[in-house]
Amino acid sequence: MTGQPLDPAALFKQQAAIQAATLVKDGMAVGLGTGSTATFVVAELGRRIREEGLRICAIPTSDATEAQAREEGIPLTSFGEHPDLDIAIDGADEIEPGTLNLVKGRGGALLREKIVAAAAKQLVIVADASKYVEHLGMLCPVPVEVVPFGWESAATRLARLGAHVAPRKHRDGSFYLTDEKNLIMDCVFGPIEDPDTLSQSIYGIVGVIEHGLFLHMATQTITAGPEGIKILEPARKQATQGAL
Ligand SMILES: O=C(CO)[C@H](O)[C@H](O)COP(=O)(O)O
Repeated sequence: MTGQPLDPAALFKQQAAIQAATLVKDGMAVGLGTGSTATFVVAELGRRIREEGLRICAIPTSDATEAQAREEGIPLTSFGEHPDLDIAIDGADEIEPGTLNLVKGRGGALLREKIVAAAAKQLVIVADASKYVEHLGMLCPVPVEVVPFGWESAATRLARLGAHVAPRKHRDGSFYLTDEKNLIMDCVFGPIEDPDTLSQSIYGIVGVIEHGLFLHMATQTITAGPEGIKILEPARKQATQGAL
């Protein structure tokens, strides 16, 4: 990507993205995330394809990422060809450092992102260091994707779980629609003490397609900030590695 000089937050995102892109090797099937940080990953993979002859194929998590991947000349594939992906690299809105549990979906791509994440052997999260939180829910609402039919009923049930619920809208007041043509309910729960139980409760609401709690999925986070690049893996994994 060329043009304007990057502001510090964007520079950190780019640093994390470039570091994560080094994990992508010849022959890999790669999940491409969505959002401003994932954009840098897609750009770096495009550069490596052009300049280093990297050979990969990829599945994008949104129409926007698909358009960028095509511009960058990244060959695209399908789950028919690759039901399992070697790696997915994506951004996040919140990261709990101890567990690497995440909130994702501020960009509205959470459904495809979770499908891609679930299919990937490694889910690497890239972000600037501002995304760390003590508890999920502290910085951002948890987005919940619901089918348009009966959304008010699903919204009421989400509120009964303790959330302040707002259907996501455009500035002109029209409903935001995901790439899958569903609605997003932005749910402010405040700090979430037990995300696993909350996840199950949300899945129990008829009409809910997916939510933005990505639990026990990330295998690594790569963040960049004023103190440099930080790489984390889930605590249990680190302990196992240390014991070997
Ligand atoms: O989940 C996402 C989109 O649905 C993004 O990955 C998340 O919102 C982070 O975005 P950014 O890198 O722009 O901060």
